[in-house]
Amino acid sequence: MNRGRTRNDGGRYSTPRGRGRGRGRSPSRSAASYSAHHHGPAGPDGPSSNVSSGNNYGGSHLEWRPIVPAGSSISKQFDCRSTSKSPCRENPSCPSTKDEVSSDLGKLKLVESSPEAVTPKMEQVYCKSISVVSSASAFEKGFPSIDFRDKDLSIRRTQKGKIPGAEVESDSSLRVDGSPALDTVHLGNEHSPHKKAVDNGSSDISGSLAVRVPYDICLVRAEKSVTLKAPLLEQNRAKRNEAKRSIEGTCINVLRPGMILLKSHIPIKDQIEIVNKCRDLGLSSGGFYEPGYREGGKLQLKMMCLGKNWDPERSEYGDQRPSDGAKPPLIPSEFCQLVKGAIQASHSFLREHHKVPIVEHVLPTVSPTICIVNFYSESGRLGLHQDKDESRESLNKGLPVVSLSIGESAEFLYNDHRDTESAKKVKLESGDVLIFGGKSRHIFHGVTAIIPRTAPMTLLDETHMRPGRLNLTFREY
Ligand SMILES: O=C(O)CCC(=O)C(=O)O
Ligand SMILES: [Fe+2]
Repeated sequence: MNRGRTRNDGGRYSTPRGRGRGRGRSPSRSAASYSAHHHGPAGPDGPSSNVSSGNNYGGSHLEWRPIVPAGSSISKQFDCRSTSKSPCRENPSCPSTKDEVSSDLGKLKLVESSPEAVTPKMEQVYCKSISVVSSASAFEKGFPSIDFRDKDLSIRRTQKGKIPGAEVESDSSLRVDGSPALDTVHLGNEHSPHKKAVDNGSSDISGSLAVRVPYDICLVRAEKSVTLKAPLLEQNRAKRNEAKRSIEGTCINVLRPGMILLKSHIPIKDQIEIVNKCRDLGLSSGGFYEPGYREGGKLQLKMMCLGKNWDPERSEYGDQRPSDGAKPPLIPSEFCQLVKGAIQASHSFLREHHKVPIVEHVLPTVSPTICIVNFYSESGRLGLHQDKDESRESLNKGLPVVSLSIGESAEFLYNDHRDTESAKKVKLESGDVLIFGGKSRHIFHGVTAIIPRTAPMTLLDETHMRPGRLNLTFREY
């Protein structure tokens, strides 16, 4: 699957800042194409609160981006030193030891500073160990506890909380990691020496201050919390959608040679299992993250790779995620069974209804070694691209991409060319499987919109999935 980037298609598929690696590849799904329709760097979940803004400074940086309810209180405690032994001398506004800064976000506490890491020349402040805890009373379980000592990072995930009687969820995305492309936290204010250290590209600080917090695709109810039901109108709409789908039942459409859409192919109980499995994997090492650029642009979805890692920066596969070295989790065998079943169903359909004598010539069989899981929030998008970073052999054989959709519906575009105007459009609903292989393996495709409030009610009730869409694409390398 090369999702490399080259052309700026009227700006729609250009990188956020006109960036591109310019490796001379044809346009394909890439960081560039992911960024189509970006609404700025806030990412798929829209604007989020920042303790301090997270610019990129060529190296890693730290930014805390929890989304928390108004009214909760939080404090930051800093224990910082400079070589002059006069804390934060350069910047009086930097909180000194045990200085508490109230904000409405959470509690960030540096429990250990590292004098040996201080570079005398720069009089910077380094912190080797940090611990982050929540102080918001209504959110005692709402933030992760993070313990980071000398690259020995352990993250204890704690439950997210809900304010009883309110429909507000806590969330957080605090990350400790050396990756420049990640959201991180500045420990201090914009002018603090912490930031300056990063500005100066210190390698000591990069890799010692970033915190990665897993992204949870489901909303977790805290004990004793009260969950307000969706408005009746919404419930009815979701129920109608579900009923309609079950009346229509499964059906198979050949959209073009090698491109097959299996409507409502995945039973709801399997959809629930997929969400739960993806959620568990997504919270573990190698789980969901927000792919982005070194320069700071964000892609409009959360992504997790199974089997092999796909790197949007380089448009290539690898065994590790470059940003944090995480190894992609294995593809669960149940997922592979689903893919097999969908190919078999397509083959039977082609034999029976299209009288195709050798169905593998139209739609080759695939044994997936890669699964890319995308979670689109309601503002998520994916620009037109080709999947062509897989091996030459796989691409030449036309081994299909098998795509499962779960949650809210999506407007899916496909075309022979990279042109949205003339592209055909199809709605992908929860439980649908779309396969494109053989002569359709190289189609340009993308997601132009997520249609809000279209997820099946049962799925939402059983999983508490966030508003959005989960998409899994399986490929054989
Ligand atoms: O979300 C979708 O339906 C398409 C995803 C896709 O094209 C990809 O991951 O390469
Ligand atoms: Fe794709």
